[in-house]
Amino acid sequence: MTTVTEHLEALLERIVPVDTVTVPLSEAHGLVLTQDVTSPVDLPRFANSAMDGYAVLSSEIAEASPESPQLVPVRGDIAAGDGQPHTHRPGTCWRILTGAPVPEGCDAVVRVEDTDGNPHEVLIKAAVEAGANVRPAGEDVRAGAVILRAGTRIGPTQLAVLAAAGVAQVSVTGPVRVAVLSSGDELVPVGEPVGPGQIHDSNGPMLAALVRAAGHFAVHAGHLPDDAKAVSKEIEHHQDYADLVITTGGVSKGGSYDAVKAALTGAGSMEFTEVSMQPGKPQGFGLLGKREVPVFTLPGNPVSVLVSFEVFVRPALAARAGMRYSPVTMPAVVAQGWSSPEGRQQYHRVRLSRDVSGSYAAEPVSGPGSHLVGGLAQADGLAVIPAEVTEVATGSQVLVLPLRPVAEIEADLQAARQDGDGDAADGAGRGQGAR
Ligand SMILES: Nc1nc2c(c(=O)[nH]1)N[C@H]1C(S)=C(S)[C@@H](COP(=O)(O)OP(=O)(O)OC[C@H]3O[C@@H](n4cnc5c(N)ncnc54)[C@H](O)[C@@H]3O)O[C@H]1N2
Ligand code: MOO
Repeated sequence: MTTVTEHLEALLERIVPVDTVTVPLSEAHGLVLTQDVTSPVDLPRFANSAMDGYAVLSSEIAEASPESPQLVPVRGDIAAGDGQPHTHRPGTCWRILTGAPVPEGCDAVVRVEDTDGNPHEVLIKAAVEAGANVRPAGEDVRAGAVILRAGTRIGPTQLAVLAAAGVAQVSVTGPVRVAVLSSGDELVPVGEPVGPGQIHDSNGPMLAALVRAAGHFAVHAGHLPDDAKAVSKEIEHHQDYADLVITTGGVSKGGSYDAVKAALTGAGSMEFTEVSMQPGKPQGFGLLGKREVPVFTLPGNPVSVLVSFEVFVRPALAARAGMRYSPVTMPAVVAQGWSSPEGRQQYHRVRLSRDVSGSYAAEPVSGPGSHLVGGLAQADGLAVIPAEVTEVATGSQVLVLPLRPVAEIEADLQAARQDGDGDAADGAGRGQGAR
């Protein structure tokens, strides 16, 4: 059998980023820059006030103090957005608002708190240094300077600097459009009645959500029947527009009933592999069609789908999007041991809590069966158990791949702790609270 690492490395070698496109900033969130971006302007664009107050020439009020305030005529107001070319006239000042352009010839702003606030003739009660409360042009970014490097993923703060600099469109990789296809004659979309022997499709909605949560575009394109010809035709259609295709089901040893495997064996560079992992053993991957679209054929069991996505598809999607990616695992102490199959890397569903030392403690959720979707929904993460380990001992340390944002796991643990504290104090004895 192929190891997890071998399979992952082999498929990542064949994944190239999707084409570069130019998109307006409104569509750039989450995409990766393919070129350095330089700022066409200084930031701040012009010298402006950092405070509500009075714009002055500092040398003219050098003697002002609380004991001997200085009376200065006010020439008018300058609000943020004021485009008039205001200038300083000796012996006077301007009332100015935060963000408003500092008039030519003024070199500082006295805060309103250090004055009597009069709009016509102000009593200034403090001297200021030249430059005080003025945000100089180009202090943050110089025109022509690189503000973001190629390879940067555009998040909220990167959007902010691009918008501030007036960069209205950017060259990026992607977006990555993913077609999700469930297979199996037993499947019925949720919302429709199931007949005898049928089940609702849960892999389709889960995969589409996983793709979207990873920051890509997903179309749940429907169901493939247990018919190899129909499967081939449908997948050929998606090869024309999708940047990545994920199917679930129909890849084990059921012969013609495993229609995905039957249809795609020998197509493009498709290879069907048994990977030494549990769950997720039957894997298929290859590039199909003129556009060499990466196609993942995942096994049908819901937990196998989830694990296969986390281990193989998530890194591949990142590579397709031009992103760097490395999984983050959390160390945890095993609260209650379990066994693991010999020679297979196990991904065991666990729920996390805190032990007395404050470390994460991992306890198994439901059994190891890869059909147990109810237990899957209770899991905080997957404990990764190396292939050579057959007994995961209570008290040993494991690495856990989180399945939920760590901030949400933390918030639940904190709430459980608070419930626990309350129980101890009021003696109600409700145990560990809602979780
Ligand atoms: N003789 C053998 N049988 C099986 C083997 C084996 O090595 N020898 N491997 C087992 C393992 S491991 C897995 S995993 C599954 C993989 O099977 P398939 O990929 O062919 O998947 P299906 O048979 O189509 O479905 C498996 C299971 O999952 C349910 N399913 C499928 N699609 C969905 C969906 N979209 N939503 C919810 N549930 C779904 C399906 O009804 C089956 O119960 O093969 C084992 N068999
Ligand atoms: O390896 Mo299967 O993928 O147990 O569920």
